[in-house]
Amino acid sequence: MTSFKFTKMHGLGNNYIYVNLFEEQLEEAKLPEIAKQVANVYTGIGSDGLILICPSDKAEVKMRIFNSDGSEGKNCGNGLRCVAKYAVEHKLVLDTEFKIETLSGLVEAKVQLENDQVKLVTVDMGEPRLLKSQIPMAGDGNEKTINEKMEFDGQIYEVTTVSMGNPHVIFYVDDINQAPVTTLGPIVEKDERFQEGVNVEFVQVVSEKELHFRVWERGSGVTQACGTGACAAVVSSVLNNYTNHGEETTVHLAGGDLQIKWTKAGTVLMTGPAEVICEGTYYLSE
Ligand SMILES: N[C@H](CCC[C@H](N)C(=O)O)C(=O)O
Repeated sequence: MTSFKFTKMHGLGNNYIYVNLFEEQLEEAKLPEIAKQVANVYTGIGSDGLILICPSDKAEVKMRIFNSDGSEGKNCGNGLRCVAKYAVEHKLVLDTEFKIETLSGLVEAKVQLENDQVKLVTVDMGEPRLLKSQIPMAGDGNEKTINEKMEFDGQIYEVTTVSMGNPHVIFYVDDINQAPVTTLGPIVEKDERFQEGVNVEFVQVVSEKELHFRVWERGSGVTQACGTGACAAVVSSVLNNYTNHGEETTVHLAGGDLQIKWTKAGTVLMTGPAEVICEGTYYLSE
């Protein structure tokens, strides 16, 4: 019977099972199956997926993220804040500012401490990628997709696509509470024009400083929050002249708020909470 220690953490309700690979060992070939198992709320622990906190030769720590369907993502904003919290509180890093390696590159995390506890984390998520070839998606790879007509399920929508190291497509709606998250979301997620699938975001513009946001995540479905998605939504809103470049936007997600700024320097800063839910030992079923 294989078992391993885990910590369940969440960022605005986007919750994952975290395993510290500085101390535990998991078989590489079994990682997708382990992610599916621990995510299962009936026979596992219940989560949006699995996140591994790994040694790195490029940064203080490396994050790998697996969605609840077992697919490996290339970035995870809420996950990065929780990894930063874990790394500081378990003394994997000794600074309050440090780099984290992801499959889509290095990011810079900065934690805010209160009595040795990490409450808020700011992550510089790097520059958004806007070309179709970088999303990736079909079409002219040197072009961007900003407010472009695309047909899904027999209807024409105007969409914008942004990669934060993982792919996002943003739909603007008049009322976030009427957004077709569970009907249109799964159709778009698997649309063949997105070669690697896509995370699907619905955004209602409240003002030039506020957005309402809901998400159907690639590989996990509806989640309470998506950090990379919220960053993509802010970039998209600047590109569509709904919000201002270089100014902070409050993104209201189902699980709470993120403060996000697409800086004039070009990178996207995301600030939000990270919380520990529980710790334990998981017994893998064969
Ligand atoms: N479903 C995403 C990974 C998790 C991203 C999200 N939970 C976040 O906080 O950024 C993908 O496959 O690209």
